[in-house]
Amino acid sequence: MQGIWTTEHLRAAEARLLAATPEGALMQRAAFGVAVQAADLLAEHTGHVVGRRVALLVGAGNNGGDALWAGSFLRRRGVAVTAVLLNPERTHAAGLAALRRSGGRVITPARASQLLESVDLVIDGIIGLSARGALRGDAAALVGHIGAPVLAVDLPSGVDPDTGAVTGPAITATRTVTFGARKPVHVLNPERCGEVVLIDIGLAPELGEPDLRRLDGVDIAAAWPVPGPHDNKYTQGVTGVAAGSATYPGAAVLATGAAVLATSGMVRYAGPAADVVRARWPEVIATGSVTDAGRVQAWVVGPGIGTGQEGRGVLRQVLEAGVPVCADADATTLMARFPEVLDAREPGTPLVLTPHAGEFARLTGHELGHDRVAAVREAARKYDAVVLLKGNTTLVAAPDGRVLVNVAQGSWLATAGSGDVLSGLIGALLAGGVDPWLAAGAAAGVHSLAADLAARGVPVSASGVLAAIPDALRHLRHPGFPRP
Ligand SMILES: NC(=O)C1=CN([C@@H]2O[C@H](COP(=O)(O)OP(=O)(O)OC[C@H]3O[C@@H](n4cnc5c(N)ncnc54)[C@H](OP(=O)(O)O)[C@@H]3O)[C@@H](O)[C@H]2O)[C@@H](O)CC1
Ligand SMILES: Nc1ncnc2c1ncn2[C@@H]1O[C@H](COP(=O)(O)OP(=O)(O)O)[C@@H](O)[C@H]1O
Ligand SMILES: [K+]
Repeated sequence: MQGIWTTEHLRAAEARLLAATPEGALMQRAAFGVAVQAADLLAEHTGHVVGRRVALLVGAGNNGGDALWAGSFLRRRGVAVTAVLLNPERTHAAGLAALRRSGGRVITPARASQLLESVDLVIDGIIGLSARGALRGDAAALVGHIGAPVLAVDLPSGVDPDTGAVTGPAITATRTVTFGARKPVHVLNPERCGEVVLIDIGLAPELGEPDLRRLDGVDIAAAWPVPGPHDNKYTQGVTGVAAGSATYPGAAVLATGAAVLATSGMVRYAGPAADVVRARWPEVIATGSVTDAGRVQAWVVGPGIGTGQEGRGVLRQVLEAGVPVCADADATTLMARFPEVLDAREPGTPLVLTPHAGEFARLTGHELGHDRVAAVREAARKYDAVVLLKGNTTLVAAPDGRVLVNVAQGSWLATAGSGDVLSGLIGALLAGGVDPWLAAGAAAGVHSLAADLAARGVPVSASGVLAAIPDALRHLRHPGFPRP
């Protein structure tokens, strides 16, 4: 599992490390990492390092210091380096001296626009951990002149370190080099960061509990239930799916199918699309209503059930069942319309809510602001539920404040019906007894991996994502096969 720390917690950890390290040592470790990545990007984009031209955008603090030291290291590799000092009076003195000693040039922002249009690489050392708001002044004006790949130092300047929010001019990086620990911006706004490279500066022993977590493939593989020699179809947990309608049977087919493919064991379907589900998934025990469904160890409820009285009745029945529930799509809207339906839930019974941004706003009564993490944490606490907030970066909050992050590699999941597939995956894991927070996070990981495997660079339907679930699981259980 990867940890991610907010600036507040990093500051404290860095202060402890700084106190125990010779002056300047941390910055040199960081800057050396920047220089290595800069040389790598130059080679990748131009085929050479020696003789290539690099511009440093240098702000008022240590982020600029990192860039200046990196520039001095790049000089030793034969790179032509020019620093643009955005705040000359507050430029990092030792870094500037190092760059000058190495033969680097220094210019003012007024002369920088042409330089930025003609260099081979720009190193963004404008602001790092102390960033507040979008870029201002000269930095804001220069961003539009950048024509080369950008290597961001610690984070792309102008993007909020803790929320990833962009409220005005900001850097879009090709690659970001960060130090000691990943920061929220790296997972909350991957689009602005590009590829993120983490440099070890010795911070690990100083870091406490992470603020956000990201599951690795091995974590997902370890959490995913697989049958043992003494298992049978019942012992692994039976998943119930209450989804779809006669007019819209697709949601039922997709959610049920995902549950069928996610785990071994058994899946029951309850609802008006029983015939269609049976025809598509003959292994499913399909009935017309939740009352007739028989026993299950978890329910998936919501996709396609409608937002009227009928849907409300189904949701109530499922919540009354006393087993873990994944409530998706229409179930979320029903909870917003008829909040009293939640009274049917036995306190303490696991509940996973899976809203997209619109459903989240409907459920909580307010739009998602810039701080998605704070919003999803608050909702998880309020509903005493695991809340999975969908998007390119999916957040999964537990009522105790823990947050998992899943960053999709591509955006192929932005297709109708893909959410139904996710709810089926979560339901199957809940039925298998997986902790609800981990279940939602692991399901999100398999879901996005299945999309990448199915798409391979071209659009894919929700049915395609569904069909790739076995490949995704195979990939996680036997890394390297098949390749995404
Ligand atoms: N500590 C460590 O262990 C290590 C730290 N390291 C490095 O230090 C970095 C943190 O450095 P830092 O704290 O000196 O501040 P930094 O982020 O450079 O900001 C500089 C100034 O920018 C300004 N500013 C703010 N917002 C702005 C805006 N929107 N637009 C324009 N300007 C804005 C603001 O000044 P103000 O506006 O308050 O006058 C602020 O003081 C960290 O990210 C990493 O790279 C590494 O060397 C490894 C070891
Ligand atoms: N741009 C995107 N990049 C990656 N994943 C996305 C993107 N947009 C949506 N998704 C994912 O696709 C799924 C869509 O679910 P949902 O909005 O419920 O769609 P539907 O109701 O059509 O099934 C979610 O898992 C969400 O995280
Ligand atoms: K930066």
